[in-house]
Amino acid sequence: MRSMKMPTVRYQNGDMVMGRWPGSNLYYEVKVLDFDAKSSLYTVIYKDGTELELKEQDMKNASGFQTRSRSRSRSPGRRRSQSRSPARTTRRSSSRMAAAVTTAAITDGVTSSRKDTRLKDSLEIRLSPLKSEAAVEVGPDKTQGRYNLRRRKDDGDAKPVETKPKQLGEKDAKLAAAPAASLATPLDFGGKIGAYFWLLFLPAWVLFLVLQVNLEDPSLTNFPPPLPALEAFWDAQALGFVILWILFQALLYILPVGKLSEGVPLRSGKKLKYRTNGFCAVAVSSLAVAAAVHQGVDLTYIHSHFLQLTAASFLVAVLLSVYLYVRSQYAAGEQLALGGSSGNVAYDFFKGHELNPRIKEFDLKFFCEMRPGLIGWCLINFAMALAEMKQQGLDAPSYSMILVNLFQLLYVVDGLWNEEAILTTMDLMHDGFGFMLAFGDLVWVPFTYTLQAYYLVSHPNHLSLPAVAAIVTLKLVGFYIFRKSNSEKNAFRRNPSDPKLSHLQIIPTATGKSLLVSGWWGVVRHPNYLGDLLMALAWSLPCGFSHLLPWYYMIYFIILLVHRDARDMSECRRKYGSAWDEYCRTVRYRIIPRVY
Ligand SMILES: NC(=O)C1=CN([C@@H]2O[C@H](COP(=O)(O)OP(=O)(O)OC[C@H]3O[C@@H](n4cnc5c(N)ncnc54)[C@H](OP(=O)(O)O)[C@@H]3O)[C@@H](O)[C@H]2O)C=CC1
Ligand SMILES: CC(C)CCC[C@@H](C)[C@H]1CC=C2C3=C(CC[C@@]21C)[C@@]1(C)CC[C@H](O)C(C)(C)[C@@H]1CC3
Repeated sequence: MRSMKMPTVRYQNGDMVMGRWPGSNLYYEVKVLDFDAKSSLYTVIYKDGTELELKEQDMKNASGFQTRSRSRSRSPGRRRSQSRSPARTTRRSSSRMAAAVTTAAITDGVTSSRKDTRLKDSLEIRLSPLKSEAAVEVGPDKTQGRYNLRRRKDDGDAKPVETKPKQLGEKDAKLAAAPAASLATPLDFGGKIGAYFWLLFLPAWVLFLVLQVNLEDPSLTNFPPPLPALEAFWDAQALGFVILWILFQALLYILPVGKLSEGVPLRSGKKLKYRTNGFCAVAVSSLAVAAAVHQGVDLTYIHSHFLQLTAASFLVAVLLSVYLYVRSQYAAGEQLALGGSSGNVAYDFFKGHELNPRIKEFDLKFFCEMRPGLIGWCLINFAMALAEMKQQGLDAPSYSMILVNLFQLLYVVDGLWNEEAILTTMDLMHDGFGFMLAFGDLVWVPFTYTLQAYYLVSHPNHLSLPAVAAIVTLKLVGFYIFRKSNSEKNAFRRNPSDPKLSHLQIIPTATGKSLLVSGWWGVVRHPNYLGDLLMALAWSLPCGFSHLLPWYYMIYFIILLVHRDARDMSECRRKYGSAWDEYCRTVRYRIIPRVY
């Protein structure tokens, strides 16, 4: 029953009231569009056009706010840039700010370092996503540490409100009681129809790759590869091995060794704890594999039963996805992912409905993303090196195989060594756990990321030493960019006042979180993707140019990262509003400087 105007409803359609900006203590003027009696949520529209559903407790009468005018900074620099940038800044005294923003002063596109900022007598704050002419204060308390935001001159009259900046870090996380559905993000991956497509296409694509790489001549001219009989997919022993491997990894995961790391605050404000003992898991797994080989276990079984192992893992991924979907139906609103709450079964099943499904302390998403598939990737690569030696009659693996093995091992071990950093990635923070990630983690990663090693088993590619040196250099450059940029963002998100990062410039946002705008994140908007792509190039080069197949990862990865970047852009635009626009104006390129 929508749009009911009942006397008990506090605000009426068309009322102008103050609405809390999600994830912050800031209130802006909003217009009430609708009220849903069933969910008790108001649909409101902010001045920047953002439409959200808010609870009554996140709305206040405009009369409860005290409005104050502020003098404007009139430096020539500002005036100049004001004509360029729609955002404005406000000026305030450093004493008032001392307890507040420990961070940046930004003068319309020109950001100054946080160190400098603290020394200045006056300070300027980047405007929030929304705009108001007059700054207003809320509540009776006008103590130190509050700050005002002022409207963008040319944009309407929403009134952002003072808040206690010290509280921003914690309180912004408490997205009040807004249920997931009230903030559901737009559908991606082609929406509901797209979900059906991906559910069919992704397994079919893996099947194609696995069959194609097995061909003597895996050229595209030999497409499609012959489809084996149905029985060829099933092997109970292969399923047994897959289950054993997952259980073994689960055992290593629950061992009470290694650090207990905290995730980023959830919408409820709660922080989950994760056992980040991934490096220990890969070390113990290596010892176990070495012991097995020493005992005469023939790992080339993995090469000869690749199809059956893939099918078994697929079965596990499907069963896991069904379990995840069913349990998500019983999860509380605050446990749901914003992106997987469309109400459409296929879409939510694919995208993932529950954000952090856990069985007691066992976090299923974290475990699947970081353990069986990722460590399994290295195991399969190693098995391919043994299979190459066997098939080609070699005493040692070829240079190409060694490079592919070492490069990808470095990538995985680095990911596990820095396991805590995964907690600030999109998958862990925003994406629900459903088919996409379950399949991605358990099938896609181990059985398609190993394609280069698989290819090399029967398609040797000789590399000269200078070629080896050039490829190693490329890998190291990519790795350096990848690691440094990921660590920089992770360290900043964990502790924005980390003295080691004090030289970095930032753009504060209305949510209380800031955006790095110098250092790696000032070069391009996704420096980590740039490093990752350079590494991907270094993984394909050892396979030569005879076939497209070993270049598959590179092509897929470009598509994946371009899409991920677009997804992240719209998510950040939604979260940070005009602060994000300002970031994009300052850092113009997405992944490759001056190119893209
Ligand atoms: N090998 C593979 O198959 C894949 C590898 N990867 C790699 O995983 C890593 C993680 O990637 P992914 O999770 O996609 O994305 P990111 O690690 O880049 O995380 C994006 C988030 O970082 C925050 N952020 C963005 N810009 C800034 C900024 N200027 N300052 C501070 N924070 C910022 C935002 O979150 P918020 O503001 O909410 O903190 C944003 O949502 C990457 O290195 C990527 O290359 C990713 C996918 C697949
Ligand atoms: C099936 C779909 C088309 C795509 C699924 C995508 C997933 C395979 C990837 C999404 C993000 C990932 C990350 C890693 C592996 C691939 C998936 C799961 C990662 C764990 C690899 C190791 C890195 O060091 C990392 C930074 C920890 C990666 C994080 C993202």
